[in-house]
Amino acid sequence: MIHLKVTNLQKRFGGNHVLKGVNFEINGPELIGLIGPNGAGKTTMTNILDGAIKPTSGTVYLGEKRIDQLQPFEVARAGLGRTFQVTRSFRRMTVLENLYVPALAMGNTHGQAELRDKAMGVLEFLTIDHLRNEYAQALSGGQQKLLELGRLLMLNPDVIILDEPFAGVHPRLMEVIYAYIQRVNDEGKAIIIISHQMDSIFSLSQRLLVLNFGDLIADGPPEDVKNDPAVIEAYLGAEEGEEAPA
Ligand SMILES: Nc1ncnc2c1ncn2[C@@H]1O[C@H](COP(=O)(O)OP(=O)(O)OP(=O)(O)O)[C@@H](O)[C@H]1O
Repeated sequence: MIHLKVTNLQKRFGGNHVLKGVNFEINGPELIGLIGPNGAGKTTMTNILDGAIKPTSGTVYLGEKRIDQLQPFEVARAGLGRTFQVTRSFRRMTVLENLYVPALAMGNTHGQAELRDKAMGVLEFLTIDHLRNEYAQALSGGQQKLLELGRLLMLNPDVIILDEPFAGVHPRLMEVIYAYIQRVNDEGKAIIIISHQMDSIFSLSQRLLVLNFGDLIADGPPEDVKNDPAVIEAYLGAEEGEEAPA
Protein backbone atom coordinates (compact mmCIF):
# COMPACT_ATOMS: atom_id res chain seq x y z
CA MET A 1 0.00 0.00 0.00
CA ILE A 2 1.43 3.35 -1.04
CA HIS A 3 1.88 5.79 1.80
CA LEU A 4 3.60 9.15 1.36
CA LYS A 5 3.65 11.39 4.41
CA VAL A 6 4.83 15.01 4.27
CA THR A 7 5.12 16.65 7.68
CA ASN A 8 5.71 20.31 8.43
CA LEU A 9 7.83 20.83 5.33
CA GLN A 10 9.62 24.16 5.33
CA LYS A 11 12.08 25.72 2.90
CA ARG A 12 13.87 29.03 3.10
CA PHE A 13 16.07 30.51 0.40
CA GLY A 14 17.84 33.19 2.44
CA GLY A 15 15.09 35.50 3.65
CA ASN A 16 12.53 34.02 1.26
CA HIS A 17 10.27 31.62 3.18
CA VAL A 18 9.06 29.53 0.25
CA LEU A 19 7.41 26.61 2.07
CA LYS A 20 5.89 27.46 5.43
CA GLY A 21 5.04 24.08 6.96
CA VAL A 22 3.25 21.90 4.44
CA ASN A 23 1.44 18.75 5.63
CA PHE A 24 -0.32 16.11 3.56
CA GLU A 25 -0.52 12.36 3.10
CA ILE A 26 -1.17 10.13 0.14
CA ASN A 27 -2.76 6.79 0.89
CA GLY A 28 -3.09 4.44 -2.05
CA PRO A 29 -3.31 5.07 -5.79
CA GLU A 30 -4.66 8.60 -5.66
CA LEU A 31 -4.67 10.93 -8.67
CA ILE A 32 -3.85 14.33 -7.26
CA GLY A 33 -3.62 17.76 -8.85
CA LEU A 34 -1.20 20.26 -7.30
CA ILE A 35 -2.08 23.82 -8.24
CA GLY A 36 -1.27 27.34 -7.11
CA PRO A 37 -0.31 30.69 -8.57
CA ASN A 38 3.19 31.33 -9.99
CA GLY A 39 5.81 31.26 -7.27
CA ALA A 40 3.55 29.38 -4.81
CA GLY A 41 6.24 26.77 -4.10
CA LYS A 42 5.06 23.81 -6.23
CA THR A 43 8.39 23.16 -7.94
CA THR A 44 10.32 23.72 -4.72
CA MET A 45 8.18 21.09 -3.00
CA THR A 46 8.66 18.67 -5.90
CA ASN A 47 12.41 19.23 -5.79
CA ILE A 48 12.39 18.33 -2.10
CA LEU A 49 10.22 15.26 -2.66
CA ASP A 50 12.58 13.89 -5.34
CA GLY A 51 15.76 14.65 -3.37
CA ALA A 52 17.12 17.43 -5.62
CA ILE A 53 17.12 19.89 -2.70
CA LYS A 54 16.89 19.45 1.05
CA PRO A 55 14.17 21.01 3.20
CA THR A 56 15.05 23.56 5.88
CA SER A 57 12.94 21.45 8.24
CA GLY A 58 10.24 18.81 8.15
CA THR A 59 10.17 15.22 6.97
CA VAL A 60 9.02 13.12 4.04
CA TYR A 61 8.38 9.40 4.44
CA LEU A 62 7.62 6.95 1.66
CA GLY A 63 6.25 3.96 3.49
CA GLU A 64 8.60 3.35 6.42
CA LYS A 65 11.54 5.03 4.70
CA ARG A 66 12.52 8.62 5.35
CA ILE A 67 13.45 10.11 1.96
CA ASP A 68 13.99 13.85 2.54
CA GLN A 69 17.74 13.48 3.14
CA LEU A 70 18.39 11.08 0.23
CA GLN A 71 19.95 11.77 -3.16
CA PRO A 72 17.62 11.71 -6.22
CA PHE A 73 18.80 8.26 -7.39
CA GLU A 74 18.13 6.89 -3.90
CA VAL A 75 14.66 8.45 -3.90
CA ALA A 76 14.01 6.90 -7.31
CA ARG A 77 15.13 3.54 -5.94
CA ALA A 78 12.78 4.02 -2.97
CA GLY A 79 9.89 4.40 -5.45
CA LEU A 80 9.30 8.07 -6.25
CA GLY A 81 9.90 9.43 -9.76
CA ARG A 82 9.21 12.73 -11.49
CA THR A 83 9.30 14.55 -14.79
CA PHE A 84 10.51 18.12 -15.24
CA GLN A 85 8.85 21.34 -16.37
CA VAL A 86 11.66 21.67 -18.91
CA THR A 87 12.08 18.21 -20.37
CA ARG A 88 15.35 16.39 -19.77
CA SER A 89 16.70 13.64 -22.00
CA PHE A 90 20.04 12.23 -23.05
CA ARG A 91 20.10 14.13 -26.30
CA ARG A 92 22.95 12.24 -27.97
CA MET A 93 21.51 8.83 -27.21
CA THR A 94 18.80 7.13 -29.20
CA VAL A 95 15.24 6.95 -27.93
CA LEU A 96 15.68 3.27 -27.04
CA GLU A 97 18.97 3.93 -25.23
CA ASN A 98 17.26 6.70 -23.27
CA LEU A 99 14.88 4.09 -21.89
CA TYR A 100 17.67 1.70 -20.95
CA VAL A 101 19.60 4.23 -18.86
CA PRO A 102 17.35 4.46 -15.78
CA ALA A 103 16.82 0.70 -15.63
CA LEU A 104 20.57 0.04 -15.91
CA ALA A 105 21.40 2.79 -13.41
CA MET A 106 18.99 1.24 -10.92
CA GLY A 107 20.72 -2.14 -11.26
CA ASN A 108 18.57 -3.88 -13.89
CA THR A 109 18.19 -7.51 -12.94
CA HIS A 110 16.62 -8.61 -16.23
CA GLY A 111 18.41 -9.81 -19.33
CA GLN A 112 19.11 -7.59 -22.33
CA ALA A 113 16.31 -9.14 -24.41
CA GLU A 114 13.78 -8.65 -21.64
CA LEU A 115 14.86 -5.04 -21.16
CA ARG A 116 14.46 -4.39 -24.89
CA ASP A 117 10.99 -5.99 -24.93
CA LYS A 118 9.92 -3.86 -22.00
CA ALA A 119 11.30 -0.69 -23.61
CA MET A 120 9.60 -1.47 -26.92
CA GLY A 121 6.30 -2.05 -25.12
CA VAL A 122 6.64 1.33 -23.45
CA LEU A 123 7.46 3.07 -26.75
CA GLU A 124 4.51 1.42 -28.51
CA PHE A 125 2.17 2.52 -25.75
CA LEU A 126 3.49 6.07 -26.11
CA THR A 127 3.17 5.86 -29.93
CA ILE A 128 6.84 6.70 -30.50
CA ASP A 129 8.16 3.21 -31.26
CA HIS A 130 8.87 4.27 -34.88
CA LEU A 131 11.41 6.76 -33.43
CA ARG A 132 13.34 4.16 -31.42
CA ASN A 133 16.62 4.61 -33.33
CA GLU A 134 16.46 8.41 -33.60
CA TYR A 135 18.64 10.58 -31.39
CA ALA A 136 16.56 12.15 -28.64
CA GLN A 137 17.62 15.60 -29.81
CA ALA A 138 15.74 15.01 -33.10
CA LEU A 139 12.39 14.67 -31.32
CA SER A 140 9.76 17.42 -31.08
CA GLY A 141 9.08 18.98 -27.67
CA GLY A 142 5.95 16.88 -27.23
CA GLN A 143 7.73 13.67 -28.23
CA GLN A 144 10.51 14.46 -25.74
CA LYS A 145 7.85 14.74 -23.04
CA LEU A 146 6.60 11.28 -23.99
CA LEU A 147 10.15 9.95 -23.85
CA GLU A 148 10.54 11.33 -20.34
CA LEU A 149 7.26 9.65 -19.35
CA GLY A 150 8.59 6.44 -20.88
CA ARG A 151 11.73 6.56 -18.73
CA LEU A 152 9.49 6.73 -15.68
CA LEU A 153 7.51 3.69 -16.85
CA MET A 154 10.77 1.74 -17.09
CA LEU A 155 11.40 2.47 -13.41
CA ASN A 156 7.85 1.71 -12.37
CA PRO A 157 7.77 4.00 -9.29
CA ASP A 158 4.93 3.89 -6.76
CA VAL A 159 4.56 7.67 -6.72
CA ILE A 160 4.93 9.77 -9.87
CA ILE A 161 5.09 13.56 -10.02
CA LEU A 162 4.41 15.10 -13.43
CA ASP A 163 5.48 18.75 -13.68
CA GLU A 164 3.45 20.54 -16.37
CA PRO A 165 2.88 17.44 -18.53
CA PHE A 166 0.49 19.23 -20.91
CA ALA A 167 2.42 22.46 -21.52
CA GLY A 168 3.05 23.04 -25.22
CA VAL A 169 1.78 19.59 -26.20
CA HIS A 170 -0.09 18.90 -29.46
CA PRO A 171 -3.73 17.72 -28.89
CA ARG A 172 -2.98 14.23 -30.25
CA LEU A 173 -0.12 13.79 -27.80
CA MET A 174 -2.37 15.15 -25.05
CA GLU A 175 -4.55 12.07 -25.54
CA VAL A 176 -1.53 9.82 -25.17
CA ILE A 177 -0.56 11.58 -21.94
CA TYR A 178 -4.11 11.25 -20.61
CA ALA A 179 -4.03 7.51 -21.41
CA TYR A 180 -0.65 7.25 -19.70
CA ILE A 181 -1.95 8.87 -16.53
CA GLN A 182 -4.98 6.57 -16.53
CA ARG A 183 -2.78 3.52 -17.10
CA VAL A 184 -0.31 4.16 -14.31
CA ASN A 185 -3.17 5.02 -11.97
CA ASP A 186 -5.00 1.79 -12.92
CA GLU A 187 -1.76 -0.07 -12.19
CA GLY A 188 -2.06 1.15 -8.61
CA LYS A 189 0.39 4.07 -8.65
CA ALA A 190 -0.17 7.45 -7.03
CA ILE A 191 0.23 10.46 -9.33
CA ILE A 192 0.69 14.13 -8.53
CA ILE A 193 0.12 16.40 -11.53
CA ILE A 194 1.33 19.99 -11.42
CA SER A 195 -0.35 22.11 -14.05
CA HIS A 196 -1.66 25.56 -14.79
CA GLN A 197 -4.13 24.00 -17.25
CA MET A 198 -7.23 23.98 -15.11
CA ASP A 199 -9.46 22.07 -17.56
CA SER A 200 -7.10 19.11 -17.55
CA ILE A 201 -6.45 19.26 -13.81
CA PHE A 202 -10.14 19.40 -12.94
CA SER A 203 -11.14 16.62 -15.32
CA LEU A 204 -8.35 14.25 -14.20
CA SER A 205 -7.88 14.79 -10.48
CA GLN A 206 -9.69 13.01 -7.69
CA ARG A 207 -8.14 15.35 -5.14
CA LEU A 208 -6.64 18.83 -5.35
CA LEU A 209 -3.88 20.37 -3.27
CA VAL A 210 -3.58 24.15 -3.48
CA LEU A 211 -0.38 25.95 -2.51
CA ASN A 212 -0.30 29.69 -2.05
CA PHE A 213 2.80 31.59 -0.89
CA GLY A 214 4.15 28.41 0.69
CA ASP A 215 0.97 27.45 2.57
CA LEU A 216 -1.28 24.55 1.66
CA ILE A 217 -4.57 26.43 1.63
CA ALA A 218 -6.83 23.62 0.39
CA ASP A 219 -6.82 19.83 0.14
CA GLY A 220 -9.94 18.03 -1.02
CA PRO A 221 -12.23 16.99 -3.87
CA PRO A 222 -12.01 19.36 -6.88
CA GLU A 223 -15.63 20.49 -6.55
CA ASP A 224 -15.07 21.63 -2.95
CA VAL A 225 -11.74 23.25 -3.71
CA LYS A 226 -13.18 25.17 -6.64
CA ASN A 227 -15.68 26.87 -4.35
CA ASP A 228 -13.30 27.44 -1.45
CA PRO A 229 -13.16 31.22 -0.75
CA ALA A 230 -9.42 31.05 0.13
CA VAL A 231 -8.66 29.46 -3.23
CA ILE A 232 -10.77 31.94 -5.15
CA GLU A 233 -9.03 34.80 -3.37
CA ALA A 234 -5.57 33.33 -4.04
CA TYR A 235 -6.29 33.26 -7.74
CA LEU A 236 -8.05 36.60 -7.87
CA GLY A 237 -5.06 38.11 -6.14
CA ALA A 238 -2.67 36.35 -8.53
CA GLU A 239 -0.79 38.05 -11.30
CA GLU A 240 -2.73 39.06 -14.35
CA GLY A 241 -2.78 36.22 -16.85
CA GLU A 242 -2.83 33.52 -14.20
CA GLU A 243 -5.60 31.06 -14.98
CA ALA A 244 -8.13 30.69 -12.14
CA PRO A 245 -10.15 27.54 -11.41
CA ALA A 246 -13.11 27.63 -13.83
N1 LIG B 1 17.10 28.15 -5.86
C1 LIG B 1 16.37 29.17 -5.44
N2 LIG B 1 16.93 30.22 -4.81
C2 LIG B 1 16.19 31.25 -4.36
N3 LIG B 1 14.86 31.34 -4.49
C3 LIG B 1 14.22 30.33 -5.12
C4 LIG B 1 14.95 29.20 -5.64
N4 LIG B 1 14.06 28.35 -6.20
C5 LIG B 1 12.84 28.93 -6.06
N5 LIG B 1 12.94 30.11 -5.42
C6 LIG B 1 11.84 31.00 -5.07
O1 LIG B 1 10.85 30.22 -4.44
C7 LIG B 1 9.55 30.70 -4.73
C8 LIG B 1 8.69 29.54 -5.20
O2 LIG B 1 9.13 29.14 -6.48
P1 LIG B 1 8.63 27.80 -7.17
O3 LIG B 1 9.35 27.69 -8.47
O4 LIG B 1 8.72 26.67 -6.23
O5 LIG B 1 7.09 28.15 -7.43
P2 LIG B 1 6.04 27.43 -8.38
O6 LIG B 1 4.78 27.34 -7.62
O7 LIG B 1 6.60 26.16 -8.91
O8 LIG B 1 5.89 28.49 -9.56
P3 LIG B 1 5.55 28.30 -11.13
O9 LIG B 1 4.09 27.93 -11.20
O10 LIG B 1 5.83 29.63 -11.71
O11 LIG B 1 6.44 27.21 -11.66
C9 LIG B 1 9.73 31.82 -5.74
O12 LIG B 1 9.67 33.04 -5.02
C10 LIG B 1 11.12 31.58 -6.27
O13 LIG B 1 11.73 32.78 -6.67
